[in-house]
Amino acid sequence: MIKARYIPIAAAAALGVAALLLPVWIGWSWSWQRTLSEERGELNRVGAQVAYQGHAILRQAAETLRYFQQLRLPPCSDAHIARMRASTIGTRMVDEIGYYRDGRLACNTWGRVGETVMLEAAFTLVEPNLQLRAASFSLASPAARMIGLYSRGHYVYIEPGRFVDVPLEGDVQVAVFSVAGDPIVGRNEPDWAAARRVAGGARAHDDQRLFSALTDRDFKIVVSTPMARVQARLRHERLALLPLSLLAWALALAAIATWLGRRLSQVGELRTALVRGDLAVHYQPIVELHTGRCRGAEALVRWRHPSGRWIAPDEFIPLAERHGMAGRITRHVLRTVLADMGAMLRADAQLHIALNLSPQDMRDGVALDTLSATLAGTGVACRQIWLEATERGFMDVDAARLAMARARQRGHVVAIDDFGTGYSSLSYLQALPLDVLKIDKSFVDKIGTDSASSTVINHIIEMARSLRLMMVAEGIETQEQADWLRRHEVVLGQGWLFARAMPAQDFIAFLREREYAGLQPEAALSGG
Ligand SMILES: Nc1nc2c(ncn2[C@@H]2O[C@@H]3COP(=O)(O)O[C@H]4[C@@H](O)[C@H](n5cnc6c(=O)[nH]c(N)nc65)O[C@@H]4COP(=O)(O)O[C@H]3[C@H]2O)c(=O)[nH]1
Repeated sequence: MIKARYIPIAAAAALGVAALLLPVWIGWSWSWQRTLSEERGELNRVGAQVAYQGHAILRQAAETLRYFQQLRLPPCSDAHIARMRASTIGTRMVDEIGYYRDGRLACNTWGRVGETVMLEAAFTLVEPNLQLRAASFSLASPAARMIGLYSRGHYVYIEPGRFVDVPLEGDVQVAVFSVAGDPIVGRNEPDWAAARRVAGGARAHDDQRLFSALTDRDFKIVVSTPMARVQARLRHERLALLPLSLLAWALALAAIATWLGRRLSQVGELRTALVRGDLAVHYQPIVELHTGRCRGAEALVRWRHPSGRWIAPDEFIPLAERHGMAGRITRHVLRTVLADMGAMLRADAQLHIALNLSPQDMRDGVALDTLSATLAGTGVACRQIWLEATERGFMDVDAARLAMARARQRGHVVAIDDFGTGYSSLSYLQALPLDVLKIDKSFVDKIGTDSASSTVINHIIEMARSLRLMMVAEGIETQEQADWLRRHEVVLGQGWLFARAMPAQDFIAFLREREYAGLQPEAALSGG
């Protein structure tokens, strides 16, 4: 088993590794996402340029076709052919115009023809007020393949390359489809099958290429770049990130070192405090709720830190438990209580002091032996020393039962503290040799409120009564709470309504002052 003192070191080592790896991991995935999004941004820009170009072509083609529809000239007359030629020369994106009759090209920009032209595929492009049918044509030679846009007898031909005539990096590929998915034109020999998959919504990158797809009214445009280019950019990005990562590492390491240093020094300081006796014990009066008389006190340890600050037990007891010092603290408190209160306890046999036992005390039973040895011959009766164990102390039920049984045999009063905040149940309580049940402050706080948990205290009181346990209510702050508890036959109580925890001398003065008068609830005294 790992020794408790090594736990913070192991935790810090694990944290250190995590702190070193975390910035690397964050930087790694952040740079990858950033590179991807930047590359995609560039591909999107290319796609948008191609779309813009395509729409400009469609617009010019549509205007040309509309012009020839309105022209009332005999088809393939000299005047008609002359207009076709003039239009071709005067329209930047139209490369040729033709007139079709009975499925044959009758004439075009260059004169009368009368030949059959191969139609590769036809698809419809949408242009308001004009239905455009586009088709690929093979003219005399395959090299002269054109995109033709048709409307009522006339075709305008466009060089396919015009659709993708945008500035491009050498290895960027473009594939243009109609919205129906027919390929129109590509640049840099795109992988049509992959581009079609991406245009249909498939994943936007594979091992080979990163894709970006754009769909608008007339086109689906897929642009891609090789993954090798993305990787090269990523390497550059990560190199630029290196100083930042190193800085993050350095900061993380410094934070861990500071934390560890503080942690280890706090453990060391606590050890020294135990040796030097810098742990003080304060006493919080426990009063009889019916009479207001003080019947005893709970001993609460405090640490006077070298900085002058008082440290509350909630802060250092868990640390002491983790580092195996809880038993030493209990022994220190025991000795201090006997030194502080021995005379008072001998003088008043009804007076008691309640001590807190740690889970470690419950397990090893050393505290009990020390207590017996310390009490021997002092004249203080065992029943004047109450022992409080929290629910955490009952984790090992058998050890706890044994420790409590031994304590009761010797005459001590045994109490369960913070009852109801953990996992205790009636059956659990039945199994333990107990005398007193301390009702936790969290339940006392609910008295007089409408909250759903305000009734829990009734069940706790019922449970304690059925087990014949004496009850002590903790954390009483208002008169209303004290009255309610009294009406419900809770015998003893402690809380700021009566007094805060205070140094031994103050508690002795407090006891003397109220010995005969009975304690009246009043505002807090000093300490805490
Ligand atoms: N807000 C409010 N608080 C009130 C009121 N009345 C009492 N308290 C506080 O409630 C705590 C009661 O002690 P606990 O439940 O045994 O809870 C104790 C106990 O579990 C532990 N502890 C204290 N001394 C020792 C010790 O010597 N050994 C061990 N193992 N644990 C100790 O530390 C816990 C906290 O102790 P403290 O800080 O002294 O806090 C004390 C006390 O000052 C009130 O009316 N209002």
